[in-house]
Amino acid sequence: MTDPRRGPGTGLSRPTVSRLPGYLRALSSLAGSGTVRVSSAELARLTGASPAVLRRDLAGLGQLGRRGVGYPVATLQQAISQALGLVEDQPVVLVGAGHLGSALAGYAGFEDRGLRLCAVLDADPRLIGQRRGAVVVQSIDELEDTVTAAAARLAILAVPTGAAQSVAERLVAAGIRGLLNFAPVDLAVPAGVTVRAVDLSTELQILAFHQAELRPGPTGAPPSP
Ligand SMILES: NC(=O)c1ccc[n+]([C@@H]2O[C@H](COP(=O)([O-])OP(=O)(O)OC[C@H]3O[C@@H](n4cnc5c(N)ncnc54)[C@H](O)[C@@H]3O)[C@@H](O)[C@H]2O)c1
Repeated sequence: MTDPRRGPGTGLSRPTVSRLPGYLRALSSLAGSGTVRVSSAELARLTGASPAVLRRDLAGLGQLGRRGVGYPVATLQQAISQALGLVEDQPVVLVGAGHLGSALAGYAGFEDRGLRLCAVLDADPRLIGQRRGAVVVQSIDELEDTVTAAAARLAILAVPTGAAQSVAERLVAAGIRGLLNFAPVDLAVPAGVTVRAVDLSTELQILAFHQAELRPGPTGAPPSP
């Protein structure tokens, strides 16, 4: 039976995969400042990971570091990018050129991370032809042709709740295998398609919970569990 904690097509666990982008971000910054080697302790400090977890994560990528010498920054960047499938820029299709979609399309940081926004699609004819970031908004009618032409596997959904499921189904039928969903709705997708949901309200509610946990009770004592 397959282990559900394992990422698709890799021997890496999902928790490891979720930490790799953080390591890659820190390594890019180190490379940018001319650092050639980094110790596991330093990389752990930069990313907030525990050194033991970091060493275990990186051991899954092969024999990259040497005790007392550390990791070669460029080699480690390459190995992590390869594990994440980012060696060549991954085309990403964005659907929804409203407030959120426009802000995302204007974000310049995708390209540093092995991702390339290749198309923005919307159903509003007034938006078609307008520029969003480096691309021009296309009609949602062009969804299938655009996904096929770009050989895109990743898409971002920034459409209203009511449209999200049907747009997701069209994206999946066209070949999308990973969806980053901003609409506050649980998407039903077939096996083999991964959905990551981003919900700022949920994140804030979790923060509020932790704040409440830390707040003293009426007697000055911490609230009982
Ligand atoms: N996850 C978060 O933290 C977060 C934060 C803000 C907004 N949102 C969600 O993101 C989504 C977009 O929010 P927004 O503020 O940008 O809304 P918006 O109304 O400004 O933009 C939505 C865009 O989607 C387009 N659209 C509607 N139906 C479509 C369809 N079938 N195909 C293609 N395009 C379609 C509209 O024309 C519009 O341009 C909403 O679902 C909202 O709830 C999530």
